[in-house]
Amino acid sequence: MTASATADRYPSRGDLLLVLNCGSSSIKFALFDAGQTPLPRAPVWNGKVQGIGGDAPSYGETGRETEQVALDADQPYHAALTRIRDGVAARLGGRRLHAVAHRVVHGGGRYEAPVRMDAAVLADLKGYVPLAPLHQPFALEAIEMLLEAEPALPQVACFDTAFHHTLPQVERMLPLPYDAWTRGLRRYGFHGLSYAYMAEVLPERHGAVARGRCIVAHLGSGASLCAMQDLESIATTMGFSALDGLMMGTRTGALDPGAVLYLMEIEKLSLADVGHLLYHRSGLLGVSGRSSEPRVLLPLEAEAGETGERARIALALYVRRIVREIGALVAVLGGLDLLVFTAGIGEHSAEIRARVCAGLGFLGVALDADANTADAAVISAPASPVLVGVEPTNEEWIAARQTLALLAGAH
Ligand SMILES: Nc1ncnc2c1ncn2[C@@H]1O[C@H](COP(=O)(O)OP(=O)(O)O)[C@@H](O)[C@H]1O
Ligand SMILES: CC(=O)OP(=O)(O)O
Ligand SMILES: [Mg+2]
Repeated sequence: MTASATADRYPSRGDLLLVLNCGSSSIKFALFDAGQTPLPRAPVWNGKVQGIGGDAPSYGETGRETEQVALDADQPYHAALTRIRDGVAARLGGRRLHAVAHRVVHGGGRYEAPVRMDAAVLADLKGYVPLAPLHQPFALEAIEMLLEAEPALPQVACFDTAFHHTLPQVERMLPLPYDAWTRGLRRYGFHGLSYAYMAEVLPERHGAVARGRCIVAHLGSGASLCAMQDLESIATTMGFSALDGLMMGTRTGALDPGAVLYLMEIEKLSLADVGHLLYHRSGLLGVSGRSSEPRVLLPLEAEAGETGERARIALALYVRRIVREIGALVAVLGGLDLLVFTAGIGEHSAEIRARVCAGLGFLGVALDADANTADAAVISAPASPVLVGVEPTNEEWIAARQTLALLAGAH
C-alpha cells in the first residue's frame, strides 16, 4: 500500500476530522481529534449555522455565540461552507484534515451503511432528493463543492435511514398496492445517527433497562420517535419522507392524504404550493401563525386574544401528537421501561417534557419536577414504573466514528 493510501485509512496523531450535519434549519459542524483512540466524544471545535432558508442566516461558533456572523441569505449554504472551511483552515496549523463526514438524511433502499463519496455515489444520492427535499440537496451540495475543491480529501456519507435497517417488514410497508414496495415506496425512518448515539450512550447511563422496551423522542426542528428493543429500531414515526409522524416546527407530520387531495383538487393548489405548505408553512408555525419554536410560543400562551389562543392550540396539538404516537409505540413494544428526550426541544424544554409526561399518566409515568427543570439525566420520580431521561444527542460523533471505521476498512 502506498504512503498516501495508508494515510487515507489511518489518521496520524493530531489529524483532524470534520463533520457536517445539514439539518432542515441549521448546519452543525464539528472538528474531532481523529488521531486519538477511542475517539473523544467532545469535538475540539464546533458550531452552528442557523436560520437556513430564512431571512437572516447566521454563523456562530460554540463558546462565541455572541459573535454571530450574518450570512448571505441568497446563498446561505455556500456562504456557510466557506466560513466553515476558513475556520477549519485556521485550526489546522500544520496538521492534516483526515476526512470529512457528512450526515446524509436519505440512503434509500441501497445504502444501509456509510459510503465513501465519489461522483457515481453522488449521482445516486441525488436521486433521493425528492424524498428529503429539506435536507438531501444541501448535504450533497457540500459534498459536491468539496469533491471539486479537494478531490483527494476522503468524504463519507453517514445515513439517517441506516439505523432503521432492523425495522420489520410490517413497519416498513405502506398499505399501497404491493408493487409500490418494489418501487421503493416504503417507510425508511430518519434521525438514525441520533438514535445510533442513544443506542451507545443509554446502556452506559442507565444500565440493563436501556436494553428493554425503550422509546427515544428526538424533538428538534424535525421530530420523530424511535421504539427500540435491545437497542435496535423496531418502529419509528417518520416514514417514507421526513414529513411523517409527529407535528414539527414547520412540517405537518402525519396528515390524512385526503386533505392533500382536497387542497389540490378543490382549492387548486399546485404541486409546488402543496409541497411548500406541508414542509415550510405548517406545524407549529402554521397553526400559531407566529413561530416554529416552542420556546417562543410558550410565553405567548398567556396573551389575551388570538395570539394567545393560537399559541395554546399549536402547543396542545404538538404535545397531543407526541402523546398519541408514544401510545402507539408502547402498544408495539408491549409496554415501556425507558423514555428518553433528546434534540433541541427534548434536551432543553422542561415544559414540553412535563406536558408530554402528563399525558402518559396511564403508564404511571411520574416526573421529579426539580430534576426536570434542571434537564437532569433522570427526570422521573423514584416510584415511576417508567424511567424517564434526558440525553443530549451527538450525531456528529457517531458520523465521525462511522467514517473512521469505514476508512480503516471495518465496513
Ligand atoms: N435552550 C433551548 N430551550 C428551548 N428550546 C430550544 C433550546 N435550544 C434549542 N431549542 C429548540 O430546538 C429546536 C431545534 O432543535 P435542533 O435539534 O437543533 O434541530 P435541527 O437539528 O433540525 O436544527 C428549535 O425548536 C429550538 O427552538
Ligand atoms: C430528518 C429530519 O427531519 O432532520 P432534522 O430534524 O435535522 O431537520
Ligand atoms: Mg437535527
